[in-house]
Amino acid sequence: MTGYEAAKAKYEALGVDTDRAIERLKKVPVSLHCWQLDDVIGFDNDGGLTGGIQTTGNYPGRARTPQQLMEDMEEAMKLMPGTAKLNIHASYAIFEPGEFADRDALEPKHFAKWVEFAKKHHMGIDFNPTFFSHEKVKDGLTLSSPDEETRKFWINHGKACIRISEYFAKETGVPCVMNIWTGDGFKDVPADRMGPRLRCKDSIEQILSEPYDRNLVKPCVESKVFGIGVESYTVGSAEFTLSFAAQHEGCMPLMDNGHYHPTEYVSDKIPAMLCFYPEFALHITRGVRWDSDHVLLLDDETKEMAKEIVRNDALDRVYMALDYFDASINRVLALATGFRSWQKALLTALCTPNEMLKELQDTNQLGKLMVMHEAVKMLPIGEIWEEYCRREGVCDDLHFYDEIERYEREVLTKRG
Ligand SMILES: C[C@H](O)[C@H](O)[C@@H](O)C(=O)CO
Ligand SMILES: [Mn+2]
Repeated sequence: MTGYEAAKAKYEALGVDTDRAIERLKKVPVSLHCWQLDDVIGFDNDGGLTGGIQTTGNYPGRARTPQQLMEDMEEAMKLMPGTAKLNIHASYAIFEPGEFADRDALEPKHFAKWVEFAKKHHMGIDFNPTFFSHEKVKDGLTLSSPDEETRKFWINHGKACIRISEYFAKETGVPCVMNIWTGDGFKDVPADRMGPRLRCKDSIEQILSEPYDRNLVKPCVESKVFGIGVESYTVGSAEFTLSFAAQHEGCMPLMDNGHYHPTEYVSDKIPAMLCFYPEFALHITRGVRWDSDHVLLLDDETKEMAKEIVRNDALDRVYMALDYFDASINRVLALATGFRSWQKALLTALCTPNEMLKELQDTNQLGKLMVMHEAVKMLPIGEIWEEYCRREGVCDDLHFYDEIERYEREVLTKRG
């Protein structure tokens, strides 16, 4: 009997079919963020990353060209089991030599090479207007700016991104989730909290008034409680984005688990949202004390989030995207490690005897529930993970770093 067969039998005794779990997981799309590979810099500006987020570290080998970024993503994907969807920002537009279009004038053709890449790897594409790292962010504000010219510029950027999102969906045959996040806010106590929110509401409404096919483009709004330099107030707070999505059919909320007070848990918000929203989106990250965007690991909250999606049968209702960026370690390793961690969390959730545990809760057998929760933690999930990796043709955890080292030696260290 192989290790997998022995492990499978243990799960079977609890009513869990591990083969079925593996088959299900293979088909769950998870959005893979290109911005881990170049420290969220992009190709359309040379001013560096600004606007409420920051990367730290200077590990050698950062992707500096579209070719390098795609090469690194291909390398990361070789190390990842499961189905990845490409997630790009507008700042990753690819221009021909001598060509340039500002953010309000971006066109589908500036993303044709991304479509080519996605088709080559049978991936859908998700998209994000980039409301940061740009000279037209005025006094830290974009969609909520009191300066009408500034606000118009960013509204037009949003509209351009709707058109590009629809192009992605048509080309790939997969709906495109288009996420609106701005770092708009104030460092210190504002004199007017409502005015910026009313302007932002109007701006997003104008963006969404751009004609598009709702089956192809899935807009969403991402909240955040604070950012670097906007510690006192953010326009796009949780209440603002949730209310906006509730009132605008077809617009989803997006919860990033780094964007709440450290004592709030997105795992607890997921089932609450499922009671009201047919669909919503997640950014999955790891905050260390704050929105630090460390590489996702298989920690308790990561597992708990996956569990809430799986046990509520919501894998088709929650759009899952990764969002972290660490510049202090090998970036290919960072991208692939986070993806693998989320796969492990989903696999663990799919191999949990959820029905049996729920029954214990519903029949008030709470002591037994506690004991069974602890027993489930000791099940041999590592064997199931290894089998999943084997079936997907990717290396197990113990051989993962060997390939990272080879790529670093042969490719990353040779970059100028
Ligand atoms: C680059 C992303 O869009 C960005 O991380 C945003 O989603 C966010 O989470 C900002 O903190
Ligand atoms: Mn995010």
